[in-house]
Amino acid sequence: MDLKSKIREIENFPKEGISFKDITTLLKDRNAFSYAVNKIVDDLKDKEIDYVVGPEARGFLMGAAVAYALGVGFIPVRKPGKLPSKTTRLDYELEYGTDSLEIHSDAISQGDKIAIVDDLLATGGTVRAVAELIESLGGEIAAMEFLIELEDLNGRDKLDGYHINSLVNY
Ligand SMILES: O=P(O)(O)OC[C@H]1O[C@H](OP(=O)(O)OP(=O)(O)O)[C@H](O)[C@@H]1O
Ligand SMILES: Nc1ncnc2[nH]cnc12
Repeated sequence: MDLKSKIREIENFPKEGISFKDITTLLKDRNAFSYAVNKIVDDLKDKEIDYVVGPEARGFLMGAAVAYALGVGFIPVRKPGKLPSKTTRLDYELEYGTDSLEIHSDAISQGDKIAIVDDLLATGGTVRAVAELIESLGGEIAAMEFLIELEDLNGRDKLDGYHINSLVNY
């Protein structure tokens, strides 16, 4: 399956100079969507994952599907002010701006084995923030899984020591 051919590239969105990787075209294609989810599940099968964590918003799309297919629960990480119970918060940098993320403080217990799933690895700022949130609650990051990796942005350099898997590289 040529997953790259299912991803639409939009130049200069949302800002001049950004080549936006639009996964809506892949998600709409049932064969491509299930192939991508199953590839990530294959990489996670032997890792005894307790939960998948996915960051808003596109991380929900891939993360919840992977969690369901793997047979584990899903934990959302959200932008500030969206989660209703007590939260733990962290600030982080994006390829195009800065943002903050929150997780429910009681969502993870000491020693839980976590797979972080997101649609895309760019600078690595988001996934590093998500990893820090999880680890601050006692969780262990068993894997970081991405549909897309933008290699020129060197996100992996920020993520030393973690198992990282991506399906489509630019
Ligand atoms: O590696 P990084 O440089 O941190 O970039 C990757 C992140 O950026 C995008 O999310 P975005 O914050 O645009 O939010 P969205 O999913 O709500 O569109 C993408 O879905 C990743 O989560
Ligand atoms: N180039 C890009 N395309 C889609 N999502 C992104 N998130 C960060 N950089 C991105």
